[in-house]
Amino acid sequence: MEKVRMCGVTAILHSKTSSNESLNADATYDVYRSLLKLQHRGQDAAGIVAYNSSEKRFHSHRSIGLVNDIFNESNIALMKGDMAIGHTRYATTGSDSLNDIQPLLTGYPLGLALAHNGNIVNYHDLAREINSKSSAQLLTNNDIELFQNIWCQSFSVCKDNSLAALIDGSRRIFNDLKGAYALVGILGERGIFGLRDPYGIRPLCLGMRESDGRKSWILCSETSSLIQLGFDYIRDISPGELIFIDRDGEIFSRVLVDQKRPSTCMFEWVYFSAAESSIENRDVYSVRLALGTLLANQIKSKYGNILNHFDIVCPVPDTSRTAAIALAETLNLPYREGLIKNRYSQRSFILSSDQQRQRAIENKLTPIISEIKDKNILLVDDSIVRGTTSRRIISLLKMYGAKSVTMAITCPPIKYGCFYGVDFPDTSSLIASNKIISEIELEVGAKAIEYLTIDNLEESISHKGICDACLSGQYPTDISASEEFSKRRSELRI
Ligand SMILES: O=P(O)(O)OC[C@H]1O[C@H](OP(=O)(O)OP(=O)(O)O)[C@H](O)[C@@H]1O
Ligand SMILES: NC(=O)CC[C@H](N)C(=O)O
Ligand code: SF4
Ligand SMILES: [Mg+2]
Repeated sequence: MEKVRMCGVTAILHSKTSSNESLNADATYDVYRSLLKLQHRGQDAAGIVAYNSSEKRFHSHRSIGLVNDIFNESNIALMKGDMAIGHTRYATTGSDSLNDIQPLLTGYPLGLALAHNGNIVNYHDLAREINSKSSAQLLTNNDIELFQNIWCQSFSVCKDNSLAALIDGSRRIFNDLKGAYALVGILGERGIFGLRDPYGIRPLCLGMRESDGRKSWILCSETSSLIQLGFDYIRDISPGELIFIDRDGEIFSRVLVDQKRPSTCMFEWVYFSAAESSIENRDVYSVRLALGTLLANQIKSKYGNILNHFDIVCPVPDTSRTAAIALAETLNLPYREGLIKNRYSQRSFILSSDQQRQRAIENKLTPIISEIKDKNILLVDDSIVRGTTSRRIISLLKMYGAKSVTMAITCPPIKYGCFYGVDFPDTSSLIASNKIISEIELEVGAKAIEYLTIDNLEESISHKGICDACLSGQYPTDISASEEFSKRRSELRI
């Protein structure tokens, strides 16, 4: 499939001690380590901005590529800070060029660094409005600059009270920006902060670590970073919440909008997030096991005696592996790895052109012929988006002697575009958008496809409110600007 696009964000603050030794603790190195754990969320580019309180200055390094290609011990050592934020990017607005990489940094009216995961559907309307004024000019094509623009206006008005400015800007953001955002920032000299959109579409959690009487705080897309860095999970940031942590480690937090129905992206559990993460207190691994079990129950009731139909259960590496284990256990079928993934290859869904995605899949998976030859395979994948992966894998399995391939998919058919930080705004690119299941089976070459039902998806995730707009067409936010967004996005992409 074309790779799904997403981003990862993180912010870390090492608070001052009574002797003001905060600079001995290096937030930059911690952010780098956190970004390594968020690499799967974005492979286009990465960046870190740090603030060094004793030097009273920002350091910034951003580039195209993977975290480990961009950062090393020596360039990290040159940008030591007691506060730092970082970003791994999958572009959904703007280009893949250097100019559009996050975090974004400005020095006036107050030092401000920002990074977000998400997407603003009415970006083009707002960008036109800003560019038509004589007082401002956008310098990037990235929606993060809209946040910067709004907060800079608030800071220039409430000069002496940065918290009041932060609150004022957040309220304007909630009002004017339509879409999804889990955002982190640094306010030079003052502290770090986080903001989550009113529906909580993209995840953001808070963690704390205490050593030698000094508290360190982290705001991050996924809890896997917290585990890796030895932070305790405190809580998720609420939808519509602004959280600010000052240099003494004191927290101010407030939900600034009326309660809406939470709409956390169901795809975080199904595909995006790392298996070791927990999103909104629901373990991704446990959810994926539940997805596999409930899908197996659907298959049981449809096929009766399973052994008459299937010889093995085989996952499409990597993400579907967890669900495939539970599915095989429930059906009492052998679990076999019929396809091996090249450990050096990236996630293919998040690449930006059909050709790139196609090639990536060709180079990524190799069959184990002895395991698939003459077998009736129940092939498990987490999702079919464009169908690129399924088409390619089924033909590969058949080429090497598989007798039949039936697909079991732990996500219901994806029929509608996403404008919330996953890069498939164009409905027509989705294989299920205008086809019934028998047509999809024919197109990908599967004997049959069993999709998980929406009810079973909801039961597996068991969360108070999920976004399932790409399945149901019911979007939590205003998407009246989506047509222009989708058109402009496809013009930009190869
Ligand atoms: O129908 P498509 O458009 O091909 O997209 C769906 C595929 O893309 C993703 O895999 P990916 O290779 O991105 O990552 P993974 O290794 O984590 O499974 C997903 O897990 C599916 O396998
Ligand atoms: N996938 C994302 O969250 C992307 C964030 C932002 N819209 C960008 O393009 O950089
Ligand atoms: S539309 Fe789909 S992929 Fe996008 S946020 Fe909602 S559930 Fe997630
Ligand atoms: Mg996959």
